[in-house]
Amino acid sequence: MTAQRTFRIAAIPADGVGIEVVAAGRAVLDALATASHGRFAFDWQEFPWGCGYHAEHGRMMAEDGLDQLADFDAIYFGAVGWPTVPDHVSLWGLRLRICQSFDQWANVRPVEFLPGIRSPLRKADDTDLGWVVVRENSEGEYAGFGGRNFGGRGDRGEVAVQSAVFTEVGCERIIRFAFDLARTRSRRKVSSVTKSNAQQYGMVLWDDVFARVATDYPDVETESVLVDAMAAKFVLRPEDLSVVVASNLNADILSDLGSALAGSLGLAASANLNPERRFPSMFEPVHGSAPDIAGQGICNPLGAIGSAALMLEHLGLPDEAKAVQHAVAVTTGSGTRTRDVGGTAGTEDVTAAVIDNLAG
Ligand SMILES: NC(=O)C1=CN([C@@H]2O[C@H](COP(=O)(O)OP(=O)(O)OC[C@H]3O[C@@H](n4cnc5c(N)ncnc54)[C@H](O)[C@@H]3O)[C@@H](O)[C@H]2O)C=CC1
Ligand SMILES: CC(=O)C(=O)O
Ligand SMILES: [K+]
Ligand SMILES: [Mn+2]
Repeated sequence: MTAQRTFRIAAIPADGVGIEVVAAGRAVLDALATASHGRFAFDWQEFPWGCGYHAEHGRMMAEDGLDQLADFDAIYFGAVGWPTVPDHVSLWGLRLRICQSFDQWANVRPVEFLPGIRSPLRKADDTDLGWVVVRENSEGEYAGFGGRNFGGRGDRGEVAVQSAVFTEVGCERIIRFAFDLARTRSRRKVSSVTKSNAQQYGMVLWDDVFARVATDYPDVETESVLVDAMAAKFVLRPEDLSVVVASNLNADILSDLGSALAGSLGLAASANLNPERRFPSMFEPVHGSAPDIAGQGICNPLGAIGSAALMLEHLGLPDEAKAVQHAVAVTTGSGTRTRDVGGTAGTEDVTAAVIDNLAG
């Protein structure tokens, strides 16, 4: 039977637990497609890129890898990094290369509190919590400008410069994205995060753009919070958050904090979006390759499965996205959990439970 809609998805499991969680997410998506009785299908192509590929080819992805990816409907990514390759080489050679080249400038990272999972926040027991970190994903601190070995300082006097780049266009597009997202939520609020007291150029530009764009959204509440204070606020007043927009580095850190507060890094989903859809967007769990637990069948697949749900939404299947999110909540609520969230189930047990709960 030929499906009415076939989505071409590039799978890049890459390294460590990335391999396990991408297999999990694919199994969930394939189960959905089977249950759709020909309404839609996924045509997967898996790419063997990552640190293993680097050992053989001296590079993280094929030379024409971006061309190979360009025509897919989406990219489903695991995690990159292994002790055999310096982390800055593996990250820049694969994830950042794809994000930058495909102008995936909006990285959406929901912080979701699931039933049956204990948050380290006592407040979470009796307060409804949930917010979205919107991360600027194309410039800022990860623009990649700088250098080492500025000489002339003598023995052990090496100097390195790592510059952050903030453009008005880059700030404006991510801030507008955050405001548009806030309008879709019950709490219409955007919290902007910088460190503009200490970083007086780029981050003051960000603050200025935020203040200007905010005037176009009088129906959306706003606040500007310095990143150190926002870290504290994540812990002490998270009920006051809805959409949190921040630069590349600050949002990277805050989103790990958010997923830890929700119970585990293994739970958090993310979408690297090219909102103009000129290039494929990429969906991946927030976590890395977790070498400490990789290959044991114990990692949490829910961040990757949640990322698959974000991909479904992007592909125009919002009901299926909701079905996956619901199945995840039923699974955690019924006690099938990996070790990082206090359970004893393996990766495949949790994945099978999610698939079972899809039908329910
Ligand atoms: N987007 C990506 O591909 C990312 C890649 N990395 C890379 O990953 C490697 C490891 O980095 P780390 O800083 O250790 O961060 P990590 O996110 O891989 O691990 C941090 C901690 O969280 C745990 N954890 C992560 N994912 C989990 C899961 N699915 N289930 C249960 N527990 C999980 C790990 O066991 C570890 O204790 C490095 O090479 C780093 O560069 C790190 C972050 C993102
Ligand atoms: C690199 C990294 O930590 C991230 O994208 O979350
Ligand atoms: K990842
Ligand atoms: Mn990170």
